[in-house]
Amino acid sequence: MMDASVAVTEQENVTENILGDKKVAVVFVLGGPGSGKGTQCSNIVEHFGFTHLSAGELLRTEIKSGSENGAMIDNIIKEGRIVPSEITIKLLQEAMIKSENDKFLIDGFPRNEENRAAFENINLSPDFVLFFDCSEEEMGRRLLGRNQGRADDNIETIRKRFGVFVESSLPVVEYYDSKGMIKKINAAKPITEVFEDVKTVFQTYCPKATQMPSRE
Ligand SMILES: Nc1ncnc2c1ncn2[C@@H]1O[C@H](COP(=O)(O)OP(=O)(O)OP(=O)(O)O)[C@@H](O)[C@H]1O
Ligand SMILES: Nc1ccn([C@@H]2O[C@H](COP(=O)(O)O)[C@@H](O)[C@H]2O)c(=O)n1
Ligand SMILES: [Mg+2]
Repeated sequence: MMDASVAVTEQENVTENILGDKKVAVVFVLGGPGSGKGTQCSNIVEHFGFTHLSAGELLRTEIKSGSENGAMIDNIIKEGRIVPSEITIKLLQEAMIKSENDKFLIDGFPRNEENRAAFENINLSPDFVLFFDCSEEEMGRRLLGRNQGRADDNIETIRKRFGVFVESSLPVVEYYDSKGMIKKINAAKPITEVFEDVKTVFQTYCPKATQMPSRE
């Protein structure tokens, strides 16, 4: 597998996101369980031409593939804990290299400080970080109504996931906030209204090249 490497433009001293043989743009999509990350990522893909990589979905696919790590990942997800970063980063890196696209929404990653450091260690960094802000009460209602057969959509695991979010994931959001990289979205509104705010962020912060022609 090809390694990510950093290319520093000599004249400008700018660090670029180089992965294999392409320059990539990355947007992290963070928020509590049930805040609507996956829902909004589908809309962003359609309007802005990104490829959506959900860390949770990649891990669930790994379980189904019969991988040697499958049982361990399955247990961790059922307990609402975080899978060791080397597993998740490898899945994300492989998916980005395999893709023909060069712009990625990375949903549900980094979930803790170890995840964040793992991404930094492959010499990639996000252009910005979308953060979906929503109350636990509303997120819990959404998760219990999701009905997608997920092993972690039960009240016991949901409580644990909320705990992990506060303990481990919010500090990562605070880290990016301290760097001025967070674009905070009020995710408690209806889906279409949330997307209006998301659209404004992408129209404002994405390079022109990453915007698709409007189909409206
Ligand atoms: N703004 C919204 N208002 C009401 N329901 C929503 C909203 N956004 C998403 N939902 C619904 O809430 C549920 C959870 O949404 P989604 O799967 O997008 O969340 P998520 O942040 O990806 O959660 P997870 O971290 O568990 O993967 C889904 O059933 C979705 O249809
Ligand atoms: N960086 C990550 C992301 C997810 N997980 C595990 O998967 C579960 C489901 O994730 P969703 O984003 O689909 O909600 C999550 O609760 C974790 O157990 C992870 O370990 N690391
Ligand atoms: Mg999701």
